[in-house]
Amino acid sequence: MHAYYSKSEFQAFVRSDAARSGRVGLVPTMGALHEGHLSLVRQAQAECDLVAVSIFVNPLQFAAGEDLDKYPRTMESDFAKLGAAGVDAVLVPRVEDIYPADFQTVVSNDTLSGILCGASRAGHFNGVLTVVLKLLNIAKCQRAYFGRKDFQQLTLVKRMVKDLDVDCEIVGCPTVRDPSGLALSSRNTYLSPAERESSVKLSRTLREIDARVAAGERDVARLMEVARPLADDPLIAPEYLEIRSPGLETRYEDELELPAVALIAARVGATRLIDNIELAPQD
Ligand SMILES: Nc1ncnc2c1ncn2[C@@H]1O[C@H](COP(=O)(O)OP(=O)(O)OP(=O)(O)O)[C@@H](O)[C@H]1O
Ligand SMILES: CC(C)(CO)[C@@H](O)C(=O)[O-]
Ligand code: BAL
Repeated sequence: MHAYYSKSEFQAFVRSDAARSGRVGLVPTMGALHEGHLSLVRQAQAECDLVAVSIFVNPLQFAAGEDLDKYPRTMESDFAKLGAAGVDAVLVPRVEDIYPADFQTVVSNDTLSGILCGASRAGHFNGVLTVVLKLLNIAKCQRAYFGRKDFQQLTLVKRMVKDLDVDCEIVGCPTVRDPSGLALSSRNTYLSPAERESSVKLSRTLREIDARVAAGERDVARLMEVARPLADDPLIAPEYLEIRSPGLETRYEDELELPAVALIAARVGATRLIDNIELAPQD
């Protein structure tokens, strides 16, 4: 595995004959790697000839007052995990390399970036889209891998690639969970033992919605009743629970149509967690 600490060295690598002779897959991350990230790597390895992982804590996607400074940075163990996984290249650029002093242009989506997580994270998704487009261009990859855990992010990235004719296939990978059902996330390391116990209620709520939909329930108000244990938990401050169409454009308020997706965000203690479940059409 080769580590590249500058954009230009990495670009020379991806333009080399070795890289150009096969399909390049990119897994963009912010580091603090866990099994969720490694599942993306494995899917990329199964489908591509060469797999690169980027580790970049993108300042542009952190709103004022968010955890940019304390975001977990675990470079040594990240490298060990990627080396053991057999990744070909790692890009770890410096902030000035990605955003030089004269940087001006950003990507924005005014339709989907203000809803759900975007409502409380001003500028977040435009920061994500901007860095993702840069990374796709830098890596010249044919495929890029994203987790379905960050469903809104995946939807926005797919939208950007379609709208801007970016020549890269975006692949959404299943959410990896711990045995309790909690979706793995780098920010889980912030949780105290009691908070971790409470955080299981997010995935439990989603599974209960899925079970009720599978049993034939279509009334959104009745489905929302399953969120009561969240509101009753003093460690949890719910932010949103919504059921939307798969492209996120339509929010179902009365009766839902399938397929759909239920999305949840809550603060557990000081830690903001998200999760979702895709509600499949019934046979
Ligand atoms: N549990 C998971 N299962 C599958 N993919 C995941 C999981 N967690 C993160 N990913 C994906 O890994 C990629 C990098 O995510 P990121 O580095 O932000 O990790 P994260 O665990 O989501 O961190 P955070 O706590 O900041 O949300 C994203 O495409 C994200 O969707
Ligand atoms: C896609 C991403 C790497 C862009 O910074 C980030 O939002 C993430 O880790 O999900
Ligand atoms: N996993 C999404 C990155 C973020 O929360 O900033």
